[in-house]
Parts: sequence; structure tokens; C-alpha cells
Amino acid sequence: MEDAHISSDLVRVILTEDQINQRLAEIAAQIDEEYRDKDVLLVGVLTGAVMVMADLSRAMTIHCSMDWMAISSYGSGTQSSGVVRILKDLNTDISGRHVLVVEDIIDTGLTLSYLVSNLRSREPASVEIMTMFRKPEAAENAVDVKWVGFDLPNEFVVGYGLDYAGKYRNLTSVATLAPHVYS
Ligand SMILES: O=P(O)(O)OC[C@H]1O[C@H](OP(=O)(O)OP(=O)(O)O)[C@H](O)[C@@H]1O
Ligand SMILES: Nc1nc2[nH]cnc2c(=O)[nH]1
Repeated sequence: MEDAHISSDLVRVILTEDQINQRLAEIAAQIDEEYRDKDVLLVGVLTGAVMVMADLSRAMTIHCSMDWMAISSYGSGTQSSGVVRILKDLNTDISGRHVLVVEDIIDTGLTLSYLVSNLRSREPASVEIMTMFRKPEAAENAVDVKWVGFDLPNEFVVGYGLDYAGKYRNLTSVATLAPHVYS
């Protein structure tokens, strides 16, 4: 029977819970300031963004509303293609609204560039992006991200919403996985 504790599958902690919370507090203060006189709608992208949405919104002190989208990219394996299918659309009409997309990670940037152009076609007052993590490849696709929690190196990590085979999202830190996990 494999060890049920997440910690036994980890090799190296890349970001601690404290580092994540500290950075979130900084970003939340900037978002508070940016939307002080505006009615902001946070749009979380399921599933990975659940953690950042919960923690970011509670670190904010201004009012906000929340909605969710679920999307699936038509990729081959782990490769993102940029062609995106909406599995669950917003419940909210965003026309004239100030929208802040909340993501866990931007890797190639293809998902977000599709999502943002889709949202813009609905004529919101503004669309901005906050992502907790960003990979180096994102620079190649010009997605204008206003708030980035952390730039990560090009290695596979899990935790704080990021999964491997559906697991590890509930890890409070971000870490690399031991080789035995993949075998
Ligand atoms: O920048 P890209 O290369 O397009 O990749 C980024 C997308 O990948 C992740 O979602 P994922 O498909 O893993 O779904 P999940 O949140 O349900 O894990 C992430 O939440 C983004 O939506
Ligand atoms: N879980 C996970 N998903 C990713 N998508 C792009 N990079 C990563 C990563 O490092 N971990």
C-alpha cells in the first residue's frame, strides 16, 4: 500500500505556504487599489484556480463578485494547442463589467489568449489577468498579464492548485515530485 501522505511523494519545495501567502497579500493590496471605485468580477478558471481564487479574494478588502469558467484545450498529451472548448460558461453577463481573470498557471499562454479574446467579444468594461504562476514559455505568446505571483523555472511542479494526474492540488506549498510517482 502506497503512503497516503502527500509529503512522501515530494522531492523539493519550490515555494512555501508562507511565501505564497505573502505574495498574495501584496497582489491583493494592488488589486484593492486598482478596483477601489469599480465593481470587479473575479473569473476563476477551473479547476486549478480554486485555491488562488479562495485565498486572493479573502486577502482583498474591497467588494468583489465571483464566477467560474471550465475550459478544455484540444491538446495532444501535455501539449497545449490554444484551441479551447468551453465546458462551463459564465453565469454572469459581463457586458460593461470590470473582469479580472484569475488563473493558477500560464504555461504557453495559449489558453489565456483564447479566453481573453472570447471575453473581450462580450464587451466588458475591462479585462485583466492575475496568475499565481507563470512558466518561461509564456513570454512567447503576448498575453498581457497584469499580476503574476511567481515566475517558475521550466520544471514540472505540483501543489496550490497544480495537479499531477488529478492529485496534489491540495498541497499548500509548490514542489517537485519524486521519480517513483511517475513510474
Ligand atoms: O498556458 P497554457 O499552456 O495554455 O496552459 C495553461 C492552462 O493549463 C492549466 O489548466 P489545465 O488544463 O491543467 O486544467 P486544470 O486547471 O483543471 O488542472 C491552467 O489552469 C491553464 O488553464
Ligand atoms: N501541474 C502542473 N501543470 C502545469 N502546466 C504547465 N506547467 C505545469 C506544471 O509545472 N505543473
